[in-house]
Amino acid sequence: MATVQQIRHVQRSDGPAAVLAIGTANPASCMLRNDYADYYFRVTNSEHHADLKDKLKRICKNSGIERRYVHLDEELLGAHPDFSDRALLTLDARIDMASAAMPELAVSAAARAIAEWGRPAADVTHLVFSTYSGGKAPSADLRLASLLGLCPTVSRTILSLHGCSSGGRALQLSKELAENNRGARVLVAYSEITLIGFYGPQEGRLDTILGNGIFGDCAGAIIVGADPVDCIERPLFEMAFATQTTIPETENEITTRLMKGGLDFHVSIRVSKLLKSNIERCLIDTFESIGISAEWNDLFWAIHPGGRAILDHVEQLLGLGVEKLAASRRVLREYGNMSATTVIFVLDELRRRRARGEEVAEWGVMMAFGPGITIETMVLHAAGSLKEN
Ligand SMILES: CCCCCCCCCCCCCCCCCC(=O)SCCNC(=O)CCNC(=O)[C@H](O)C(C)(C)COP(=O)(O)OP(=O)(O)OC[C@H]1O[C@@H](n2cnc3c(N)ncnc32)[C@H](O)[C@@H]1OP(=O)(O)O
Repeated sequence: MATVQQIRHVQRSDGPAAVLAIGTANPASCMLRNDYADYYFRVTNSEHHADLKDKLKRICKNSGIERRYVHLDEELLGAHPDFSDRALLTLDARIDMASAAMPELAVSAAARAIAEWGRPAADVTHLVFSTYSGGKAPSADLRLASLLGLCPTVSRTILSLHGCSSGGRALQLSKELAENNRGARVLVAYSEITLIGFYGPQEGRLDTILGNGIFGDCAGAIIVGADPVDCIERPLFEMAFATQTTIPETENEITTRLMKGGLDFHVSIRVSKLLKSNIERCLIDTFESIGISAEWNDLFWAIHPGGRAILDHVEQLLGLGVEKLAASRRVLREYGNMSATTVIFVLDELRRRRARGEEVAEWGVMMAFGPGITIETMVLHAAGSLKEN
């Protein structure tokens, strides 16, 4: 009879979990920075809120965002004008619409990741699905599994309402799954659709203005596994170590809550400064835990670009060279804040830069922030085969 220790030993992988492939997707409707305030106040019949329109214009101007993509375009909103009024009972309709749209978008991203991975979809053993846009079961993860042709035995987990920090949470979970289940291949899929929290402007609800200035829709997918199969699987980033930290007494600074009229969210004006005061301690603790002494400018950085001010503060605090956050800034500029999925786009951007021959450090850090305030940190090692992609 085998012992529990022996059984456990056999289940564990030999090597660390690694990102084996990345795919991304966005809806077709593109919103340009200079047009958005006019568009938003027109389609929500809110031209009388001139002060709020001016504030949205200021946020758009300073956001560092050029364009964003959305599912809820003018035509769809025309069929659901009640979405503009947060007092109306629209949660059911929003969940129905998001539940149909999320897997459709996620399947595009996942199909790209699976094609790059080079193995059949049926080889996926675990699915981790992350979103803030859901609210029912069975959920978008089951529909995604069916659209991709995953096996009925695939082990599914949903991460809901973690907001932007789920970019790190879902990846840490995939690392644990891959390293503790020999041969496991985890598909981590994200789908973020803002229609769940889209409202017209209202006095006293500045979060709505901020949200309309920075958020956008997308899907992302990553395949994670340990002990890559020779000649088929090519690791992009090895996942060396991951931590989660909560900043004490900040539970009211970033919040999300499902209400009868949709997702209510709040992002306090203090968020970027709170992150600035806590990020370096978090990084030092993380690197000390694994006995690495790191010079911040010797690393590559995949920081969640939650807002331009957050990137500015991190860059200034850590004394980073301007090129260090270039991938985060490009993703922010081209797509906006896409919640948890944004750091997946940043990893994709980093590997593209490296594949083009641009210098990317060997070791790096991914950081994501969300309700809590939660800071997710993962130390990554860029695997050697990047230039071949
Ligand atoms: C296309 C479709 C879109 C549809 C949208 C629908 C939305 C649904 C989305 C649901 C998503 C829910 C997910 C929640 C999870 C969040 C996790 C995170 O990323 S957490 C997110 C992490 N991200 C952040 O925390 C954003 C960090 N902040 C920034 O990056 C910048 O402050 C900035 C870009 C917003 C403005 O640039 P900056 O250089 O500062 O420029 P200025 O100094 O000139 O200020 C201009 C105006 O902005 C004001 N204002 C500022 N902040 C806030 C606020 N929080 N609150 C309110 N207002 C704010 C400020 O008071 C000023 O007003 P005024 O004096 O002119 O009247």
